Amino acid sequence: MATALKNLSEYNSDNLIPIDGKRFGLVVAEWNKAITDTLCKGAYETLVKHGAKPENIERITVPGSFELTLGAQFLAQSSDIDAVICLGVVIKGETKHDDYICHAVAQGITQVGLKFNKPIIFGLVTTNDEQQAWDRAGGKHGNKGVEAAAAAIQMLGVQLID
Ligand SMILES: Nc1c(NC[C@H](O)[C@H](O)[C@H](O)CO)[nH]c(=O)[nH]c1=O
Ligand SMILES: CC(=O)[C@@H](O)COP(=O)(O)O
Repeated sequence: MATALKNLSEYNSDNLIPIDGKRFGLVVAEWNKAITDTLCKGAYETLVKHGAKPENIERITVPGSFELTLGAQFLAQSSDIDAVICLGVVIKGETKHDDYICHAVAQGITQVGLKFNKPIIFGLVTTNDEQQAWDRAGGKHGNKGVEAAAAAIQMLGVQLID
């Protein structure tokens, strides 16, 4: 389903587990900082809304989205972090540079999740222009940071059931 058909901030909170004892890592890219800060605010507020304690949410910043993978690994290797949320915005340029970044991040954070057996959430907004990015960061399509936080909580529930 395309984002246009789904508000990114809408999710079913009925089956989300209590997370008051869980610890979260947020990795936030500084490229397109105004937008990534908005994604981060959405993710942070969603975690707190569902019971995460502010002192249990650790935020680190990395230069660009390409560095999200290593940032995620820094956090994931800490035994007391239960889930990591990666937030970045890659806007298409004139060349294929954006493709290389997006594919590297998708593959990289997948590998980190499998290596540490923890949810590492792909909160990477990949758009053709800046307006599309704002549309997904508190604009007409909601906030992908909210969606990313909800996915992290949901994945912790999946782990518990298993
Ligand atoms: N163009 C974008 C970048 N580029 C920077 C890279 O992510 C990386 O920091 C650099 O290549 C050094 O390794 N990053 C974004 O997050 N968004 C972009 O649109
Ligand atoms: C990912 C980008 O948009 C940027 O870093 C590269 O832009 P360009 O392809 O115009 O060199």
